[in-house]
Amino acid sequence: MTKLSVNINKIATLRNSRGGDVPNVVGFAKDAQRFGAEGITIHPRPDERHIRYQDARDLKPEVYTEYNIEGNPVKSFMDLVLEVKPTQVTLVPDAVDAITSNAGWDTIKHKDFLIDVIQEFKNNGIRTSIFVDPVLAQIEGAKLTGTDRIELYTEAYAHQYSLGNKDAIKPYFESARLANELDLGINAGHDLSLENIKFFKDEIPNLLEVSIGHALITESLYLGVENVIQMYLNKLK
Ligand SMILES: CC(=O)[C@@H](O)[C@H](O)COP(=O)(O)O
Ligand SMILES: NCC(=O)COP(=O)(O)O
Repeated sequence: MTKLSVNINKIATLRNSRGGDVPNVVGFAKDAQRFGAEGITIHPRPDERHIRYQDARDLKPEVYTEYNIEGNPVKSFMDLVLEVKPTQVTLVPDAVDAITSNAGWDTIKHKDFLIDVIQEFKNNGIRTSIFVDPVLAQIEGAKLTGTDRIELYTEAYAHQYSLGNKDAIKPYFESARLANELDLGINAGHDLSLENIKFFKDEIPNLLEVSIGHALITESLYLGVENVIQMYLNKLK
């Protein structure tokens, strides 16, 4: 059974674009859970361009499924996560100016740093996951950090799948097999969509959780727009 964690960054992007509180981020998270989401993911970035640190606090009492906070463990992020105490923290090595996450950790180079950070979160009862590329040496390195889980960075898979190259699943399958041998839990995310999720889920053994945001919100717009236009037309009759 693979859990679906809905990433609500894009809801905050939309809200921030008008400066008010529509759509309401907490309300959206509550509805997403009511509609079956098994987790809520946020990725507060240091510039707070979408999710704000205050959103992370406001969501805490309302997320009764799994609460996953992603980000680069700079001091302000660590303080926030230790205050909010979500179910899981996913560590992502993204630069402040990155448009979106664009690489996994070098778990070998940053081993000592990751060991310290992961230990601190685990001491506070927060499950840890680290964002990694599907590279066997990086999976072995992840194991040495003490993390509970890895999150496989799926951008390359998603891109290749859209071009018809299903072989792109191979490094993910090999990485998952090794992670299973090493007793590391497996999450995955980035650019997963209705188009590519089924094949990925079917090919990856023991996939515990996927976090999906960009495509899920885009698909929701397309799948909902006909209905909403009809509702407006009815009001205008
Ligand atoms: C960690 C990851 O893969 C990201 O997809 C991320 O959480 C999305 O962040 P943005 O919404 O800022 O692109
Ligand atoms: N960890 C990945 C995530 O939360 C969502 O990524 P995306 O679907 O917005 O690319």
